[in-house]
Amino acid sequence: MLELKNICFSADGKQILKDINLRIDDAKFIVITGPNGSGKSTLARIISGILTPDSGQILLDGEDITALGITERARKGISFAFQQPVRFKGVTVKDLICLASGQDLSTADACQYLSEVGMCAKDYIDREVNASLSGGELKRIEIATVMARKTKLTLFDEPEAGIDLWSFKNLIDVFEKMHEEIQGSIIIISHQERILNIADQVVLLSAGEVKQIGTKEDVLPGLFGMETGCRYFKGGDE
Ligand SMILES: Nc1ncnc2c1ncn2[C@@H]1O[C@H](COP(=O)(O)OP(=O)(O)OP(=O)(O)O)[C@@H](O)[C@H]1O
Repeated sequence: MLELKNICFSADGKQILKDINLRIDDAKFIVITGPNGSGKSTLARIISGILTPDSGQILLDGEDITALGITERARKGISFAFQQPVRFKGVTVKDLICLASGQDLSTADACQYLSEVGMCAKDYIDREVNASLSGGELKRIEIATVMARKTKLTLFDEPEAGIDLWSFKNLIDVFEKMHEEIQGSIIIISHQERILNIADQVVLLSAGEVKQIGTKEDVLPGLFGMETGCRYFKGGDE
């Protein structure tokens, strides 16, 4: 179980997260949503250890991990799917998947992860992870490596960005399968209703605060009725 207690975070004199309290039980599928700029990515970076909160506590199964960095948190079972995989010269797609799984996988086993994200595995498995891969391909490889890690908590920040509609349908299947198989928690930052549809719980952030936690049915009406805070959007001439 992951617990966030009274998390506050500021940057450049601006308070971005205000007193966030959140409990994520094991084996839950959580989607964090909210308007642009509400603090979702910042919160994901705080959970993964890329950013350290100014105050508050993060507990993983009761252990205080607030001061731990991204590598130590990864060792404790928190995976963060970056927008794209980390690239090293000469490292192939298969190397990345083996590294993530912590095993010397057979080509067939490594290919399985690529197939699950809708890639024709034999065309990609021996390719170097470099700029010759398209943005969508890199993104899917990153998702495949995160799946291979099988950690107890996996975080995805807008996994749908740069993924075409056909692959998006696959992605939803991948998340559902991952949820079933790993029995870990999955936290997804997303604006996509189809991802919200498969969540056990939706967390609505607004202006750096948790506005609501509930089912999609509870939370969505509030999201669409939300003030943007921008007068131009309200059709004003002010
Ligand atoms: N290092 C920083 N310095 C100043 N402001 C920042 C910094 N990082 C984030 N912000 C601001 O904090 C707010 C929250 O940013 P964040 O990226 O967490 O939002 P988000 O909810 O993920 O947005 P989006 O839906 O657009 O991806 C934004 O107004 C952003 O401009």
